Amino acid sequence: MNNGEKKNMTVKTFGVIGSGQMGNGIAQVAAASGLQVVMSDVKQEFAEKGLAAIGKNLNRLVEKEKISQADGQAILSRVKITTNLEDMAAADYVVEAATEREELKFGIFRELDRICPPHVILGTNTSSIPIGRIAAQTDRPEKVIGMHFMNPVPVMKLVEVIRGLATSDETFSITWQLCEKFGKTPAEANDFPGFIANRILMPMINEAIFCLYQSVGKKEDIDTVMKLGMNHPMGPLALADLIGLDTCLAIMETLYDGFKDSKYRPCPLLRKYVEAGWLGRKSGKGFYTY
Ligand SMILES: CC(=O)CC(=O)SCCNC(=O)CCNC(=O)[C@H](O)C(C)(C)COP(=O)(O)OP(=O)(O)OC[C@H]1O[C@@H](n2cnc3c(N)ncnc32)[C@H](O)[C@@H]1OP(=O)(O)O
Ligand SMILES: NC(=O)C1=CN([C@@H]2O[C@H](COP(=O)(O)OP(=O)(O)OC[C@H]3O[C@@H](n4cnc5c(N)ncnc54)[C@H](OP(=O)(O)O)[C@@H]3O)[C@@H](O)[C@H]2O)C=CC1
Repeated sequence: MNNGEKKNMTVKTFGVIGSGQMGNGIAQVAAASGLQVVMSDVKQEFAEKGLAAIGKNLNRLVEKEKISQADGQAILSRVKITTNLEDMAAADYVVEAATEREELKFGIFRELDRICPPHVILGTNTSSIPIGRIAAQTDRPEKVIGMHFMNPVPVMKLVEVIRGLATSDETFSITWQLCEKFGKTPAEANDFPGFIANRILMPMINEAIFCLYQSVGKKEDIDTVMKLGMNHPMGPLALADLIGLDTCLAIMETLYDGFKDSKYRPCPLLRKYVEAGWLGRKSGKGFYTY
């Protein structure tokens, strides 16, 4: 084992790229596990919004007496925000959770590969983009891995861990251990578009949107059927609004492009909503109004 690999054994500072709903959730669980966190976004106001969301979540846990006020403050104080990607030089492990756009992620990984010391693992929270394609942007494909958290991150137990073709066993095992340190249960998936979670979930959501599009049912009825008929905690249309309709469309496009199978074609209504800026909860309007 060389020195670079030894350094990787102890992660003290955790980098998160993107402070949206996933980025700030990942930063929260990392800080709650005792790590120092550097969370970046493109604009100061977005990074501040992400930090405020963590503060609000922690306050809720304090009010419910799940954590003490002192613990809440300590967790929050471990999260530093930045708009300068160069600050990722201080991180021992980085997870990218920026918008689900391939070219954007490629650019971020090329930059991270330049900025971060060679022993640092570069994870991605991508919902669907093959890990090998992202890893190929770097000179360290053996240190690139999918670390796919579920939304809302502080609540959901699962992290899907995805090996690219070149991902090393060491990268995999450090990532697996980090998931456990964060209080999560990891599950392993191989590198195909959408992995396991979104290969199964997103066609179901897309089909629910087709049901609305073809007037098989009203939105409330479609959601009620799946909630009360299948015991899902949320109906598929409400869940799409939680995930973000732009993200749902991006995932369907990746499945469709990746498998060239018409069963993955995105519903035209989904595209129409995204084009109108109806992105779900984050924009105030999707299938429902917030
Ligand atoms: C797209 C991808 O790539 C992958 C994905 O993430 S797919 C999406 C996966 N996620 C899901 O499927 C979520 C399905 N929905 C659920 O599990 C639940 O509806 C839910 C957890 C979101 C909310 O649960 P609920 O019982 O309906 O509402 P509520 O009582 O308000 O919340 C339950 C708990 O979660 C907490 N919670 C809810 N939303 C939260 C959030 N955004 N952040 C932090 N905590 C949250 C609440 O505070 C509450 O905590 P306590 O139990 O300590 O009181
Ligand atoms: N939503 C979900 O349920 C899940 C999403 N994911 C994945 O997580 C990732 C993030 O999704 P989500 O948090 O929902 O998206 P959001 O839109 O909530 O947040 C993405 C954030 O990343 C920012 N961003 C864009 N470019 C950069 C950059 N170069 N550097 C730093 N930040 C940047 C965006 O800024 P701006 O607004 O200016 O673009 C935005 O603030 C995606 O890959 C998504 O597929 C994974 C699991 C579940």
